[in-house]
Amino acid sequence: MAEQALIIDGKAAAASLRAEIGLEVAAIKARRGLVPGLHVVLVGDDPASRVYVASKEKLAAEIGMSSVAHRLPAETSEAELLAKLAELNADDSVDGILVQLPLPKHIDTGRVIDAIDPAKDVDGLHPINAGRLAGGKPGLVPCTPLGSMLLVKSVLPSLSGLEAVVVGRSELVGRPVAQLLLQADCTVTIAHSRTRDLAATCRRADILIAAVGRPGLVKGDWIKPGATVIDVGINRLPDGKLTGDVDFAEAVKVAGAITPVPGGVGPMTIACLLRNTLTAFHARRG
Ligand SMILES: NC(=O)C1=CN([C@@H]2O[C@H](COP(=O)(O)OP(=O)(O)OC[C@H]3O[C@@H](n4cnc5c(N)ncnc54)[C@H](OP(=O)(O)O)[C@@H]3O)[C@@H](O)[C@H]2O)C=CC1
Ligand SMILES: Nc1nc(=O)c2c([nH]1)NC[C@@H]1CN(c3ccc(C(=O)N[C@@H](CCC(=O)O)C(=O)O)cc3)C=[N+]21
Repeated sequence: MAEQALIIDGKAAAASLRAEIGLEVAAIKARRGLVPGLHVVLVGDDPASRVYVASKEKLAAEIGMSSVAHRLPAETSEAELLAKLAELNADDSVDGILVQLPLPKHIDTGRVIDAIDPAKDVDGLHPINAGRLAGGKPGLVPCTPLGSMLLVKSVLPSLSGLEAVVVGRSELVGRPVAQLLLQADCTVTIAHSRTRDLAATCRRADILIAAVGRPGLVKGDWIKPGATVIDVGINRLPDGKLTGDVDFAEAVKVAGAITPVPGGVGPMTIACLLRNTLTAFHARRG
């Protein structure tokens, strides 16, 4: 039988992370009678977003965290959304605020993110938090990058000096995960749609992070034998199945370790959102 990569179990890692957070939530409740609160704002009814919001609510409830979804109609104006955020910013019982992206086209996403109190910005997207991350200072870090790093560290004892390649440069995933890899002393390359020889660039990677949104873009022969491959992509195929940005069947024969889709980074993202809510609770309420 041919050798096969270790398949990183993100579902199990996320479950144990949530269990840990649950113990902390229970302790806060017992000692102080307080319940950390996560508020998710969803504008319109994108079916995929609806699924994530429902999943976040269920998992928050499981660990005893309060979770409130604010479902606003698709025609909500930017001013109305900003007013909702001002209300959540002012409410002391609100520890974390997440505005589900993408927003309807008539709303300026940047203006909305800027309006979230950086101390409650559990998505880590506010320029204050992005700036802190870029400066290597403590702040709220985006959930998917945080979850990706936990999975990398679960298989690699030390990241220092390793070549890391991130494909994708979004504010939500590519840029922040590159910052975290740099903080861990990797030599970091960020590739994107204008990268000249993507295959050769990827082949340099000891750690390859794919965050593109193109099913099966990364081929088996783009992967350095033994590399750790983190597939962030979540793409829905015409048959309804989910698939990543990496050609898993090929990659699993070359990589040293690889995350599956589903069951990889996705569940870690939600667990890290709960973790960030607790981090925000402690920073603001002690
Ligand atoms: N697992 C999880 O929890 C999460 C998963 N996702 C998934 O991750 C993926 C990426 O999300 P996100 O970062 O928000 O996506 P964006 O669309 O914001 O960014 C995609 C990036 O990929 C680059 N890109 C596009 N096509 C190519 C190509 N052919 N070759 C090289 N680079 C390319 C783009 O380059 P350029 O900048 O030049 O346009 C861009 O930087 C999606 O599948 C999304 O669903 C997202 C969030 C959470
Ligand atoms: N402000 C904002 N922050 C986000 O973090 C954000 C967002 N908007 N918009 C959409 C993307 C996407 N995203 C996912 C999170 C978890 C799973 C997840 O848990 N996926 C499961 C499968 C779920 C299923 O089967 O449908 C898995 O990969 O195993 C997927 C996708 C967060 N995002």
